[in-house]
Amino acid sequence: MAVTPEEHLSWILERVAPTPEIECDLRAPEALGATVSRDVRARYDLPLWDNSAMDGYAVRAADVAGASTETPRVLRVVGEVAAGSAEDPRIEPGAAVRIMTGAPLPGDADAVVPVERTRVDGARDPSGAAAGRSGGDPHPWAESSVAVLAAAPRGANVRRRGEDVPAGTVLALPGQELTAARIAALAAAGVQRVSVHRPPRVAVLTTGSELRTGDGPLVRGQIPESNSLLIAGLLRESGVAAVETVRCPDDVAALRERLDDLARRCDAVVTTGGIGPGRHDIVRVALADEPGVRQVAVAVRPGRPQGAGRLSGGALLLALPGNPVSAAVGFELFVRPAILAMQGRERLQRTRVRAIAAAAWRGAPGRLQVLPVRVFEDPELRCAPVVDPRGVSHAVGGHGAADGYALVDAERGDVAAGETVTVMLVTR
Ligand SMILES: Nc1nc2c(c(=O)[nH]1)N[C@H]1C(S)=C(S)[C@@H](COP(=O)(O)OP(=O)(O)OC[C@H]3O[C@@H](n4cnc5c(N)ncnc54)[C@H](O)[C@@H]3O)O[C@H]1N2
Ligand code: MOO
Repeated sequence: MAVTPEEHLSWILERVAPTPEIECDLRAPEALGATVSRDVRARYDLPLWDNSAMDGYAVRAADVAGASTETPRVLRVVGEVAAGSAEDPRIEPGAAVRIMTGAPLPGDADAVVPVERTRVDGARDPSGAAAGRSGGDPHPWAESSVAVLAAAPRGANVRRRGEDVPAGTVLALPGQELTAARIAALAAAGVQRVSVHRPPRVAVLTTGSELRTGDGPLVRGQIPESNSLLIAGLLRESGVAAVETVRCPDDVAALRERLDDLARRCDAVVTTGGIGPGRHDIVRVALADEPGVRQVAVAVRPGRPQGAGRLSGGALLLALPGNPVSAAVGFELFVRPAILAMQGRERLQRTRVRAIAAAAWRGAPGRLQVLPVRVFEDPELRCAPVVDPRGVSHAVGGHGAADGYALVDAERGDVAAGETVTVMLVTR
């Protein structure tokens, strides 16, 4: 009797132990993709102080009330603050200070007039700058006096201290991924280091005497090894670098030795191949001696034979079929969620969208069909198989173009062109 994919995943997740917490510097390369293990709060108000949203003049709003092109208000320019400046120049009534985007707003100012709303007042400006837009510079800056051509109410073009995020706000919660945006938010708020789950140490073990990795000529029966690249790459896309990739010929004793060694040193071992009923399917044979591991048929197509559990050496084992697309599907349904759960990740599932089937295909009655598709907009979201739906598991070439997998429930049957299906996206 086959188990459902949901049941198999739950069985695996019950056996997952989260990795310990470690401190991680936000600027270290391993921060990206790590999973936060404790609340992280903003140390600073964001913005840190009131500052200018525009290049222009910091003014007292009352001084420029009613200003217009016809009735400009002329102000004395008494200084300048650039981004990074610690200056807080006094601004008496009738005065203004040149200010650049991001620079702290002087304490006496309550508004900023953008430079485009000003004119250099040539008659009063001893710097000699001509009035108006001159000299090829569309927005000349006044040295000593500026004519303001528009009113700026209190707060105009001012970014208030703490208006984005006040200090103390929780910016990251346990289980959340350190994405580029989240890392930037934390760094901006003064955070240097965060607690994350240590990335699991995961080994990839491929089996098969037919597999070759060099670029030498292949004799009949040999094929290039590709599953280790697939699995290690998918792991990397899940935030984990495979610590080791091991190849094993179809020899049970050799496999047991490698499994025992990896089980002691790793948090998880992912194998591909050798799990079918064939005479040389050594993973099936070796795992039969492991009491914590179960081998089941899962009601999914492709990816039916699966093994999972805890090896006596300690590591979590996830045994995938050798057919490359079956291995990829098994990774998505079982390995990726397990690896994310080991990191304490709150969200284990890929993003799912609804898309219109651009072609008809035969379903897989009684099994969840997981069909590699490309996804495109025309103008709505559509999906089309990238492999022949009648023979998916070995179709490693076509699979390379997949953006995701159409998920067709066991009860649904065939899919007609124009029907809507659920697609699990695998591209970021
Ligand atoms: N009599 C039966 N035969 C098969 C059954 C079955 O129920 N009864 N199930 C089929 C299904 S479904 C699958 S899936 C496969 C499971 O096969 P294995 O896990 O034992 O995989 P292998 O036999 O080792 O390899 C299958 C296929 O994939 C190629 N392969 C394997 N590893 C790699 C690799 N690292 N890189 C590239 N290609 C790889 C291998 O050469 C084979 O072509 O069993 C069916 N048979
Ligand atoms: O279930 Mo196998 O994985 O169909 O090819």
